[in-house]
Amino acid sequence: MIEMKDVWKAYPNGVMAVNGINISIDKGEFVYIVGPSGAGKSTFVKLMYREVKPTKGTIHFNGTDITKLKNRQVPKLRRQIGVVFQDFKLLPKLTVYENIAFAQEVIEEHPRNIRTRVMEVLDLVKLQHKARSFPDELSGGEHQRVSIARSIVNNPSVVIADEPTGNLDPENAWSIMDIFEEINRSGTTVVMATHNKSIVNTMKRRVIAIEDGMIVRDELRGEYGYEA
Ligand SMILES: Nc1ncnc2c1ncn2[C@@H]1O[C@H](COP(=O)(O)OP(=O)(O)OP(=O)(O)O)[C@@H](O)[C@H]1O
Repeated sequence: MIEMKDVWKAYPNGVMAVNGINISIDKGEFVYIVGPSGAGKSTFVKLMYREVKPTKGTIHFNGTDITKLKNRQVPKLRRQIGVVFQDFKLLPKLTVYENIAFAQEVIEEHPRNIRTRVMEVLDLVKLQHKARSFPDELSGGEHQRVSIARSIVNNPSVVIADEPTGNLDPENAWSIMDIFEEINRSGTTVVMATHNKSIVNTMKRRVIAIEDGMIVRDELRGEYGYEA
């Protein structure tokens, strides 16, 4: 489903963030991306959803070479990808319900279906009772659960999460992981860049380790492998 061939990324300031990566991620996989700070993890995941364009190489997403997409074709790609960040990025003036419904309106979902689907994803993250709350009325963990609900509302084939538990205490981090596990069980691919050693070591999923922009380890039931 995601295939990178000989992918390089040099930023305009000359930093080589990704140096010749070859990788294939199949439908339904759960993959952790680990590595030291500045190793290139964020750049690697940004390449997958065309937030960053490679300097060289090809990246196929469900059969399409996304490096060749015109900018106007990028929204269509993004509909197939849910993205979750460390710092939530909810719209502060919209309620929880509206933040999620907005993602459905953007893809012109029929208004009749929106309410059902929004309540469905709020149920998955156990926040139906917060539908009318505003982001600043939520705890950090609740905030992140809403962002996850928003990321899956359009039924993406993959969810890409960049350090989604970074701002959360261990208890909230684990409840977020339960939600990602549930999302993955329903067949959605999950790719997660993380520094959370205990989560990676407990879950025993595929682990791709990146150092200096290169893949140094790729194990099916891997470990974090660094000091926390
Ligand atoms: N927009 C940018 N312009 C220039 N250099 C950048 C840019 N984004 C990242 N870099 C550099 O590219 C390298 C890889 O950064 P990246 O954010 O991908 O690493 P990371 O592994 O995600 O780090 P962290 O774990 O600290 O989030 C670093 O040297 C960083 O300073």
